[in-house]
Amino acid sequence: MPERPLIVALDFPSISEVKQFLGKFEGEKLYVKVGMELFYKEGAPILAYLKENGHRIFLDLKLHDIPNTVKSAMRNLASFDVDLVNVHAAGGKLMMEAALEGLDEGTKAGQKRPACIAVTQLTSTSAEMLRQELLIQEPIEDVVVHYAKNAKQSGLDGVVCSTWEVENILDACGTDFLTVTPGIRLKTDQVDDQVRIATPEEARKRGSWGIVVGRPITRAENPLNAYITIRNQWEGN
Ligand SMILES: O=C(O)c1cc(=O)[nH]c(=O)n1[C@@H]1O[C@H](COP(=O)(O)O)[C@@H](O)[C@H]1O
Repeated sequence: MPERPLIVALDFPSISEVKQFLGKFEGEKLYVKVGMELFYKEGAPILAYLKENGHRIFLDLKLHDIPNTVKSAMRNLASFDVDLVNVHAAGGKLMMEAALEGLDEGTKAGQKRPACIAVTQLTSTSAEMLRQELLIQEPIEDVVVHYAKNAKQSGLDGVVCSTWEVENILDACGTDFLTVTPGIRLKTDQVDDQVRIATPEEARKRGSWGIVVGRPITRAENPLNAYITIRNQWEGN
């Protein structure tokens, strides 16, 4: 795993838009995220294509189901030889343990098991929504840290959270626990549907292990320039 990756969310409808987008990066090897939109359209061949081109892959399918189903699904995902996969921590500890069992079973001899992280609370969730829609009355910061502890106790490698929860998670779960933070925006960017946002600089200062950035790069007039600007802020250059 590279130290502190900038993960680019390939939230595109199909492989043709992906090829067009990656064509602007002059052969640079990226850490990319394949989510539901692209995977449900293209399936496993998109992963093979990205691997062949030297990119690292976060396969973001956010599994959330009964333990047995998640275990079997993870067994299959492990065979894709991606770097990182995820589940929803809300599925509970037994489900997270089952996810790891499935990954272990599906990882071929000589291959590395994909790291597995749990989404704590989506970065599109506000404190108010948590209370009023989801009927969770604890402060969102506490819920996120509690879910992170559950993930750690289940043996997972880390969590997805917002930048603002990273310090407390590292205190509770140890500094080698991975914290991947989406909801990254430059001060000049549109917020879109994100709520718990932060700049790349804030993410670096707070100690995020990795950041996930989609639209600020994919929808930029010049995606390569946007990528470089964000990477420089993230790396503190
Ligand atoms: O698991 C994720 O990657 C994820 C978790 C989360 O809490 N929030 C979140 O935005 N994401 C993903 O991160 C990406 C953020 O994209 P942008 O908002 O366009 O930067 C999307 O692909 C989301 O699916």
